[in-house]
Amino acid sequence: MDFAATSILPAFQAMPYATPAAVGGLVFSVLFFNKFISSKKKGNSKLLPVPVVPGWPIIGNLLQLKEKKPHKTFLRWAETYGPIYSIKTGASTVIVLNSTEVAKEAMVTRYSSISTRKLSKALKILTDNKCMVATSDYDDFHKMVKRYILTSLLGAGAQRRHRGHRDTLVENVSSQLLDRIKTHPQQAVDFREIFESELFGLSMKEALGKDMESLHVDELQATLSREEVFNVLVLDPMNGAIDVDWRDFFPYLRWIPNKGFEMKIEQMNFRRHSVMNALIQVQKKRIASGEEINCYIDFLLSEGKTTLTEKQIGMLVWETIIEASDTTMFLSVKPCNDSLLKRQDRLHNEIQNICGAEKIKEEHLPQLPYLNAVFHETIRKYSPAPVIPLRYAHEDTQIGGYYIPAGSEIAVNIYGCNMDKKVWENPEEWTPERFLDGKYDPMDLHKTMAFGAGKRSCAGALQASLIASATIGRVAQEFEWRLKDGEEENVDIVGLTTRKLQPLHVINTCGLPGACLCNISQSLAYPMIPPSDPLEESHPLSELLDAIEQEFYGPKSITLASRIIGYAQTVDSETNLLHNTTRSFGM
Ligand code: HEM
Repeated sequence: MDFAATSILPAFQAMPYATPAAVGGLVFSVLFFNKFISSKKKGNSKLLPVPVVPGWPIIGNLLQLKEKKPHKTFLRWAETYGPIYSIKTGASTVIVLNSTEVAKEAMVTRYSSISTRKLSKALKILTDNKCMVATSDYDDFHKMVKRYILTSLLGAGAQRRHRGHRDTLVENVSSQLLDRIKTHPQQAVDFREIFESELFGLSMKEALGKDMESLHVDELQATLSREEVFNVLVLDPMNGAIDVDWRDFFPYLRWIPNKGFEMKIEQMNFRRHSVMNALIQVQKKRIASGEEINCYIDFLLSEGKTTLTEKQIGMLVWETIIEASDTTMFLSVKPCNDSLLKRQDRLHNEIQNICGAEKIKEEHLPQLPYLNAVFHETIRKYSPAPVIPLRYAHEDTQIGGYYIPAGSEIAVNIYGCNMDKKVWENPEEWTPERFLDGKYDPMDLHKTMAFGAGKRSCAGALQASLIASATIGRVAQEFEWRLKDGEEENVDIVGLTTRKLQPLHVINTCGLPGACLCNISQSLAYPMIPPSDPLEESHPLSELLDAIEQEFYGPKSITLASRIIGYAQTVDSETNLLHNTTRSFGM
């Protein structure tokens, strides 16, 4: 996620379970609350009120939002009530925005009236009461920490300095996929698993200068493995963010205890703080020993020493870990997209034309319009943050010509904007070609609403786009993806971000120097995958040998290559497996 960027979803999924004793109080409180609200509305603007989606007394529309995909429900309602309407989630009125036009009006033109965030109880605890760039209100703190994060980490200059980490990530993803094919040729590859671990590694290096194997945490009196640290810093808080205290919907019932929930979130918070403290102490020792690294913690400890407390520094560092580790994970839905499976040849060919035998690099990206279109079409259709975390109108305002009273919560349905039929032709279809019609500036990161808009638009958009595009490119260059027979495209929301449900099968079709030999042996070892390209009859094997010798390996490798190809020839007569080798050389 952006921690902030996806946390609204679960709030709509939770239904309150009130005790009978609470119900009497609830009815009384609701009557009182409604009276209070209606008296506040009197005498206000002459603008029309927004259309209302009918719901139930007291709970409002909560029941209708119980299903897993509120962003889809919102879009359905937009067909009846228009791009802007209001719903009730218990005691709160939420204005839902479903088109780019009204969303941009709220996020840009009317921003000064709705620049505060409305956080659930769990998020208040987990964000140390908004102590993050993404969850803070628009104030001096926000401006300062946004400047810090851009200068040190996410701005264009900082991204240039962190280039090495991204290159390592792409390289590692590729070699791990190759390893998997080698060691488990018959098994589907779970791309997410590999990518998740690499993203976590990248986030640790950017945030703290180093990745780690394990960590001793004094406050927990335990040594945690890397995986346990990942759980405490990323997975647990994400699950915590979707844990809903039903009192969020009925603030006037806050007097009813919900101890189980509070303890669970507090414990999660304690563990997170303990791990962050331990990580920071390790880095402080490193700095004291004279070893400085270009990373966020070093920057904050120096630049923020008079402006930030140690706890705030810990929160800000943690923010980048969770944001970098999660949102870009949307990429793991990409290869399962059935349409991409059908289009991977086009992508592969574009990359081959530009990169030839070279491995794709970030420098190639501006010359690869189709890859760029694939990236934007993927975040359009599978927006990692389908609904932006709630904003709050702190004064009366208007959107789309409707009156928005102070106190309304504002939900921007990014999914709704990106699926708006007035803007996108056949929005349900995954069609990267839509971005190639000359209407779009290739360098524009905001072709869709996926990164938000205005002052609070995503600070990590550049990093996300570089990592995702380079990884998609590399994976398309080296591998061919397909779903196991009988499996269908199935992308669903699990937890906070869009996630693919079935792992994919991968075949290596690498056109890259370093992988060619192992590619050939993998082809041999991967009998369940049928050949991808028919071997042209005229294609002489000696050309393969020449290619290996001249381009990649030098004369010494010939012996090995000849042996492999000789073996391949033998096997070929029975199984046709040699066909897979042709694309290894981009022929
Ligand atoms: C494809 C990946 C990503 C998507 C789709 C995405 C989307 C978003 C969205 C929708 C917002 C909220 C905008 C708003 O509230 O109006 C946001 C904010 C933010 N994102 Fe991302 N994000 C992605 C990746 C990242 C990464 C990798 C980082 C950092 C490492 C990051 C850091 C941030 C920050 C710091 C903010 C808050 C900006 C502010 O409030 O001024 N994002 N993102």
